[in-house]
Amino acid sequence: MSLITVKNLAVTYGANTVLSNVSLTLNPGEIVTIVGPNGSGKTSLFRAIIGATDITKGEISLKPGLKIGYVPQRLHIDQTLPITVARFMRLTNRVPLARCKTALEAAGVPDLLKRQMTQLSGGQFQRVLLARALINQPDVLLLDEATQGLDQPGSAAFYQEIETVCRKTGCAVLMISHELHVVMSASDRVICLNGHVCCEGTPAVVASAPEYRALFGSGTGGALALYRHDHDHDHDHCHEAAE
Ligand SMILES: Nc1ncnc2c1ncn2[C@@H]1O[C@H](COP(=O)(O)OP(=O)(O)OP(=O)(O)O)[C@@H](O)[C@H]1O
Repeated sequence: MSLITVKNLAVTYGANTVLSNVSLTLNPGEIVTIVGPNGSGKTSLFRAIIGATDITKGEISLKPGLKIGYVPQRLHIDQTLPITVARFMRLTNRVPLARCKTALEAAGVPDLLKRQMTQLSGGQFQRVLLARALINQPDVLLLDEATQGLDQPGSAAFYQEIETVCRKTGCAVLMISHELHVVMSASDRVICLNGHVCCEGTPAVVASAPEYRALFGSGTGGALALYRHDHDHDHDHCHEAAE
């Protein structure tokens, strides 16, 4: 049974339809990446999945008892607020310290428990957010651009960590990323979202699709092309390729 099934989902804010006819599934153990330009509805899709946004049409079914760990884009902590990693990790979830430690180890930062949150590097901070999401041994990790602010080697290391953790624990991952060139090798499937699912398939299929080359041709030019990706239809060739 799929962990998450989204069928013909529509999300509308006032008169603004940001998602329409979106269908996708996430199966146990899968790592699926969602790419799409700014404002294409990626975060709205996540919010709909966790029940934080009303849906206008369609349905979202979660496997009964599904545990979701959520890693946000970025979390701001006031520089003047003293809070240790241990305290931060247990703010909303009073788990024993030993479980925090295990989660930090799994996230690749075993020695941070007593450190101040405000003194962490960007990469360490994001790993603490990952550890916090792992505490309850989730069946699914939702990562919303979890490597924002990290440089490319930092993001690559972060995604490798995710892949290692998930391959080991069997936890599935649904992640939003602008860095397809980085997450490519770790993803089982890639879904390109632009208000609707305009293209999807295995990384190899997507990589050989003209859309992918247009988006991520090479280097920064390719990455920047993502933001100009404002096409709407005419993706039949990609769908065919994905089948
Ligand atoms: N609560 C809200 N009320 C009204 N409009 C919203 C709300 N949240 C998002 N939107 C609008 O919905 C559209 C999709 O936003 P969303 O954050 O889902 O896109 P995104 O693909 O995650 O973008 P980004 O890559 O910039 O993070 C945008 O036009 C945004 O302005």
